[in-house]
Amino acid sequence: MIELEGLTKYYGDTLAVDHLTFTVLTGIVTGFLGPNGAGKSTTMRMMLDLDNPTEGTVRIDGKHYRQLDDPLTYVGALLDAKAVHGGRSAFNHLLCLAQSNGIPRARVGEVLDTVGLSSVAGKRSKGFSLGMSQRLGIAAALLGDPKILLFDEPVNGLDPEGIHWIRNLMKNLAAQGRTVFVSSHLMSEMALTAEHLIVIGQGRLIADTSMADFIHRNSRSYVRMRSPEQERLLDVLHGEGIEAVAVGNGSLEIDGVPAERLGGLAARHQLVLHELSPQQASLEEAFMRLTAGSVEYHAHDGEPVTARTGPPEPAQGGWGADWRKKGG
Ligand SMILES: Nc1ncnc2c1ncn2[C@@H]1O[C@H](COP(=O)(O)OP(=O)(O)OP(=O)(O)O)[C@@H](O)[C@H]1O
Repeated sequence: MIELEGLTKYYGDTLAVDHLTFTVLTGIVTGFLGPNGAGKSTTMRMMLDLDNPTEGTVRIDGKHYRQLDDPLTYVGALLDAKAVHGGRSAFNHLLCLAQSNGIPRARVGEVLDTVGLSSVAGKRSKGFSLGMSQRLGIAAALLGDPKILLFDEPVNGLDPEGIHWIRNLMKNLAAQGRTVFVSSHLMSEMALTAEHLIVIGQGRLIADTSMADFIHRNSRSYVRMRSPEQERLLDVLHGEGIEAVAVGNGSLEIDGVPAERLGGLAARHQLVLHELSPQQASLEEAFMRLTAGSVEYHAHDGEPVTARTGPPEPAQGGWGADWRKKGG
């Protein structure tokens, strides 16, 4: 497992990572989420000893990265897909890595096959699309058959088939008992991939939670009803002790009551309905609310403006509890 303790990084006056303490467990995919500029890449670079922490430590199975024997066979990482020698073919790029790390040549063909690049193995990587470069970066991460894998925004540039593929790859790697730590700024993507979530904003830990718990807290199910006789519908609902919230465009939102019961009620009172639909609130919205105070840039009248307005509030266990305020 990977353990971070008080990990902190300043770049000049910029505090990129602010006393991060968390543990990444083995055998599951852990999603590392945060808005742009939250400090995800900086944290991952420090995990790999590519950047020195200003304070704090990272331990990999109890050791510092530089104390690992044959690090490529211990930790595989994809940080920047375009950081390859463009003049080399995909095969030669991987072969150089293999040879300098004591990894058998046969492994190169295997990983090229795994990532679906065998047919372009002899082509120079400078001609690769971003999606192909991501696949090459993933091949390099897998080369040493490592127990721990770090992926920084691996779905960037991938088409839907590629996204589906990498999702399954990460889950399979975790199911084989490996530690898989993957960063993203897309909650919806992580919801389909990760079992555990670490959320940061402005370098600080905002949440460390299982995905199931996050979904449980934030997936609000409700029913939307719309009727040309809204007043009468409200009277009927209130008469049954059902609370409804008017959300504009003539719609009502009702929590905790099945659509079947609401439809039956409307029928019994001969109410015309234009809509009766079960709804699921999006996890992306919950994530945006959670990190709202910590996004580095907000769109404002079409102009990006710096909006670092103090630290985000730590999660108090009831994130998203304010959803009702949204619609009134
Ligand atoms: N080498 C550097 N020199 C100076 N500032 C840096 C450097 N690297 C990162 N930063 C700053 O540190 C902060 C965190 O950046 P980082 O790239 O780690 O965030 P991120 O969460 O990975 O963002 P993104 O999702 O946009 O990649 C940002 O304010 C960034 O501008």
